[in-house]
Amino acid sequence: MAKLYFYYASMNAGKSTMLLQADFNYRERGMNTMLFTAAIDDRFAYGTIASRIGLSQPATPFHATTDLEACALGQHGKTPLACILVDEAQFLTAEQVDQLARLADQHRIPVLCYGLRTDFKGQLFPGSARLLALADALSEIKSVCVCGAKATMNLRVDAQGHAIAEGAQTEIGGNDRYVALCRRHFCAALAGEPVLEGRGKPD
Ligand SMILES: Nc1ncnc2c1ncn2[C@@H]1O[C@H](COP(=O)(O)OP(=O)(O)O)[C@@H](O)[C@H]1O
Ligand SMILES: Cc1cn([C@H]2C[C@H](O)[C@@H](COP(=O)(O)O)O2)c(=O)[nH]c1=O
Ligand SMILES: [Zn+2]
Repeated sequence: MAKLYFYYASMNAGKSTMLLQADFNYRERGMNTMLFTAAIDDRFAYGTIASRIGLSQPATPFHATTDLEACALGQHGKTPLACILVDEAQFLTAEQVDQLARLADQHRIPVLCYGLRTDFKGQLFPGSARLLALADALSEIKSVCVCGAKATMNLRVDAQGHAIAEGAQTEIGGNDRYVALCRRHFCAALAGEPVLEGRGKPD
């Protein structure tokens, strides 16, 4: 029975790394996989899934209008897919998550999605919300706040490291633009407390 999986975490937690490790495990055993990533997130390169530790693989870029089901079935018809892996799953639309669920349910292809749960305001991304609703298995990838507690939130910061509370939900960026924090320090930073000054261990 194929399942739909959602591996979620804050930024810089190892999501892409874990996706690439899972992909390798299938390919090393001679099984075909299909990788998708958000076309908008071209920090490393367009159509590439890359981890901060240097691993990378080509991936099919998806836009909000991409029919993932048709795209995957086209490939599946040529070379049967053992698994579909999706990075930056927070950028999926709800309809695209439904497409991925049909690939698991009607075509028996396991689908592994990796992404953020919430944005810089602590609001769910639409794709993440639909995955939290539909996925058969939810797994949290752990990351660490500057205080040592588990980081679950994503603070957007300016060039001076000051918290940004307003703006568009989608803004591509890395460690220069976002800092993963625990809820307590996320809320403190948004309230103007100097949580990140020196980036040492805050109180
Ligand atoms: N120089 C390093 N040495 C060891 N591990 C590192 C190094 N740099 C980053 N990492 C690890 O890689 C993780 C980020 O991996 P990545 O797959 O890029 O995360 P995500 O996709 O969640 O943003 C960090 O949380 C850290 O554990
Ligand atoms: C919190 C937040 C993040 N993003 C963007 C920033 C990055 O491009 C990706 C996540 O990258 P990761 O290293 O794979 O975790 O999402 C955004 O657009 N809006 C946000 O609020
Ligand atoms: Zn903290």
